[in-house]
Amino acid sequence: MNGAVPAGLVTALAELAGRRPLLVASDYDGVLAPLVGDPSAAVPEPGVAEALARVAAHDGVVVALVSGRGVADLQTVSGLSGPYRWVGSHGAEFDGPLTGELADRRDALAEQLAPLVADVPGARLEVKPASVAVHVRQVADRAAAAALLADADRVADPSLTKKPGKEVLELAVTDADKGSALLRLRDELGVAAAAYLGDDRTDEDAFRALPSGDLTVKVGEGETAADHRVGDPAAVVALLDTLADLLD
Ligand SMILES: O=P(O)(O)OC[C@H]1O[C@H](O[C@H]2O[C@H](CO)[C@@H](O)[C@H](O)[C@H]2O)[C@H](O)[C@@H](O)[C@@H]1O
Repeated sequence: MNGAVPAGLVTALAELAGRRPLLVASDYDGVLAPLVGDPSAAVPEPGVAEALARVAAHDGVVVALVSGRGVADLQTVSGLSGPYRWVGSHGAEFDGPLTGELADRRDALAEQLAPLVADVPGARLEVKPASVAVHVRQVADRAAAAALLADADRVADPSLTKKPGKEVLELAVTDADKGSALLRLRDELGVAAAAYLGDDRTDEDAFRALPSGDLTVKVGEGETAADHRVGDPAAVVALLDTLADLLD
């Protein structure tokens, strides 16, 4: 067993490993990949691809990647491939790419936000399948970063869903959330138990939604509804390797 995994968590993983069918689901940014300034450069922590493959190789175990990113973007950026379920856009992309119906609203929103973002050096606009994200991680002037996020928040009309995250405010044209997505996946697969790993505010929806008896793990600092915590993506690799050992 790896020392990066707290003893209480190893005990919980051992209990989980005995249950089938089992869903092992994870967020991507900040969990399987360290956070970086450029969203298109967020590659997996070394060992992630191998550890996920080991877990997914077991009978009755399904691995799901549940991200705020669009599925196509997630697959490209991560380079991950395997027999995984892919749930993107915070759960709005569940069974495949979204239809074009939402694109007009999203594009109008992007047009509205673009001049605000262009005025702040280092800010970045990310247009996704069902949302537009205003990123401020690389804005050196922290007061300007906070003001931009407040301006973007003001632009949002009540039909949009606000998704604040790490150095980002995302405005979504659907009301999908990771909690509903996890419950749907859980139900569809008819699992006996599920595990979910996440690091950000949008992951709290999943931590709160999953029934007791499931395993929830917060990655990093901050308040959480999760039952367990590990420090960073390197510790997530250790966790997944520990689970794979227990499943063997
Ligand atoms: O649900 P996730 O898989 O965690 O995706 C959440 C958002 O992740 C990305 O933004 C975050 O990671 C970036 C790369 O490390 C970082 O620059 C940014 O500050 C973070 O907020 C992604 O760009 C978003 O689309 C996702 O919604």
